[in-house]
Amino acid sequence: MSLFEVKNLRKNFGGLAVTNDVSLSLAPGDRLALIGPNGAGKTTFVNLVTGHLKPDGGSITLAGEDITGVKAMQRVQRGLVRSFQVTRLFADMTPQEHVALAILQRDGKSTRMFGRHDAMRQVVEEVGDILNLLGLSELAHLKVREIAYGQQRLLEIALAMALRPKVLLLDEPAAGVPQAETARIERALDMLPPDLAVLMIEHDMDLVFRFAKRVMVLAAGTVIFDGSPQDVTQDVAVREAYLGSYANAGSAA
Ligand SMILES: Nc1ncnc2c1ncn2[C@@H]1O[C@H](COP(=O)(O)OP(=O)(O)OP(=O)(O)O)[C@@H](O)[C@H]1O
Repeated sequence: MSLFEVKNLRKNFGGLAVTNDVSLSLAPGDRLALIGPNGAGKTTFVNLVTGHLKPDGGSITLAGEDITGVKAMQRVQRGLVRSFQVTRLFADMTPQEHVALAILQRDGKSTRMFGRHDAMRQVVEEVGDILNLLGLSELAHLKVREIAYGQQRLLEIALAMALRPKVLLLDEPAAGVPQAETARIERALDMLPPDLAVLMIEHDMDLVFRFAKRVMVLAAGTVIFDGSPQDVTQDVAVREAYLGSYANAGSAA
């Protein structure tokens, strides 16, 4: 069953088709990596999916409903959730406080919460479960500024999980994370619920190979490969797309 379906999505900037008839579908439990050389259109695609950019054509369906014209916040409420950005975390707040706020916001309870002991206990329990899922329990009471960058990135995913996603978009979860810390991210990603559909954009190919069951490659706005991680490195068009981008980067340098 298709949970999430993108059909012939298009976005032009000026005369340039940055998203050129891109289609993909995700079923519950899918682990799909979207990769591509710099400037391929990955960020634009994510922004179209989340509702932060308006497409020029095509459609997006979530759980059978057309959400192409639905606002970004309502997409989140329906279960299409993107991991937060570290730049949006509060340096003086703890992981526990962040996750609690996300839960309260999800439930629309932020002003009615206090004084309701039961509800508060449920939130505290859920915060504990989510921090545990992402391997952050021991850091629950530290300030964000006191925890390592890789753990801040895990907190982004924890906040997304607090919103109860059906489809989780992970935007370069290992970007900027020192090599020594990426294993922690890999472990945490392994623990995500099996029925969650995950679309990951990532440059770190080790992480892609470890995590993804399927890989799609974008080049110049077009899907040039959709298949298994084993086959992607052998694909001639994929090799050419990456070599071309390295050659361009070399000549620009
Ligand atoms: N708002 C915009 N206006 C005009 N052109 C844009 C805009 N946003 C992106 N582009 C162009 O669209 C193309 C795709 O950009 P995008 O950022 O989506 O690629 P990307 O695959 O995410 O790249 P990277 O891996 O470097 O982040 C690039 O040529 C970029 O210059």
